[in-house]
Amino acid sequence: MIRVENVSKSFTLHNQGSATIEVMRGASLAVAPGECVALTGNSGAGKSTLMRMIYGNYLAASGRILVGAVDVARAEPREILALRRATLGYVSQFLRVVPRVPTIEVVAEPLLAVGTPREAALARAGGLLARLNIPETLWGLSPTTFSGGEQQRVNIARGFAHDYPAMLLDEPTASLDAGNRETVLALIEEAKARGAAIVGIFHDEAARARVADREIDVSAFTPKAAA
Ligand SMILES: Nc1ncnc2c1ncn2[C@@H]1O[C@H](COP(=O)(O)OP(=O)(O)OP(=O)(O)O)[C@@H](O)[C@H]1O
Repeated sequence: MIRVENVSKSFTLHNQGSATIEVMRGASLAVAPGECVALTGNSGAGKSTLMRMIYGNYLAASGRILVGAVDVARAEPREILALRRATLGYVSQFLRVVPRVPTIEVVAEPLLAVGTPREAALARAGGLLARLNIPETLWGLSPTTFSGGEQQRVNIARGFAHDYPAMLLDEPTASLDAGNRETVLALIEEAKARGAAIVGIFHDEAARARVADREIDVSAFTPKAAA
């Protein structure tokens, strides 16, 4: 479902005389439906960079990044947006809060975007918010004023609202209490069980051991000259 083939990446530092640093070379991995692959490697090895390339935020210098039938490394922006709407989900630790939109709508939005009837979308959103211990009294309010932890849980609810066939998880359990961490791990297991292909970064080792089927150390893709 997700296939990275021989991908390389360089950054041009425009504020430093346009110096170019190569941060990745020959990156390859494949994730099947129902499988979770954890990216590992020291800080700076390139875990986030690889994840951002799969999501299409960073452009790969060469190679192919297939998500389903779409090559993200070559796709038009509108194809990437369509891919993100229906196929490729991304759960980061941080919610990008849209002002004045109630929490329940923030969570239901990805479902409405793929044509789920409003009532079903709101029911699913409410179910996720309840599982993640966001009190119902808050559902009608914008999450702008929520605590950091509440915003993170709203973000996770939103990220798991639609059943994406492919998902990217960037530290989904970071800074959660034990109960909510357990819920997130269960959501990941449920996503795998319904056939989602998942790539994740988990600094939480116990979480990684529980949900990841395989680990890929991205430092294997660090060009030797830059290491
Ligand atoms: N936008 C950017 N511009 C320049 N260099 C970048 C950029 N993004 C990442 N890098 C460089 O690419 C390398 C890999 O960084 P990346 O953030 O992917 O590592 P990581 O493995 O996710 O680290 P961490 O575990 O600390 O989050 C680093 O040397 C970093 O400085």
